[in-house]
Amino acid sequence: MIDTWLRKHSLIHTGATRHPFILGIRDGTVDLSAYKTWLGQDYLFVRAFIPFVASILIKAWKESDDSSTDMEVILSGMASLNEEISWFKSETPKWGVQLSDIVPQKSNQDYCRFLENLMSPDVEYPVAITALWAIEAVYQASFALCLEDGAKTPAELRQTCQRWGNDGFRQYCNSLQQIANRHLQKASNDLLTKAEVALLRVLEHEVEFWNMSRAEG
Ligand SMILES: Cc1ncc(CN)c(N)n1
Repeated sequence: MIDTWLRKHSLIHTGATRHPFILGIRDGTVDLSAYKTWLGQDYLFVRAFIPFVASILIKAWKESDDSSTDMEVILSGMASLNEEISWFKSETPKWGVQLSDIVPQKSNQDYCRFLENLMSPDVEYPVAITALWAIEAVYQASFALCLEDGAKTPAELRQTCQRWGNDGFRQYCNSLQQIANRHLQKASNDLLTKAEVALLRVLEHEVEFWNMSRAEG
């Protein structure tokens, strides 16, 4: 299901995963003030993202079929997010970014509001898990690009790219995709439409998030 949607929406998917901000990191031309903007804004995003993932854990737990492996995968993602918060706390001072000074920008606020809407108990598990997969997969694909052979990623940004471009994170994204596909297979047409729309909204928000980082840089 997901592969079909990615083919159908390849233009926006490419826009999200090969954004000029990411291509700038990969070719070494990124404006470092844009990187700092992204860093601070992403810290705020991740703080809002954690309760969203927690809400999906609850949805998985409430599923009638055996979703204990789903729960393990989602829980492993939450453990990584715990590490991610520590990473932001150690990375930001290196760039002179003060966590307490960061003010969320509009694209970030819009994205966080979207996550909050998806946290509602009325939102079905297959819709929410599709969105979770898409959010993580965009970062995985984007940052993995900066680690490919021939990339000229600046040395001081390589660790950032490793965080989401590493093999373990790719496997986590693959597991989320499998879970989403398994639930979408059993879903009604109405639910499929909702999940496809959620995927599209994620891709749009991701593009806006990269745009915001570049514009303020
Ligand atoms: C905007 C955004 N999208 C995705 C991720 C990956 N967790 C993130 N940190 N920030």
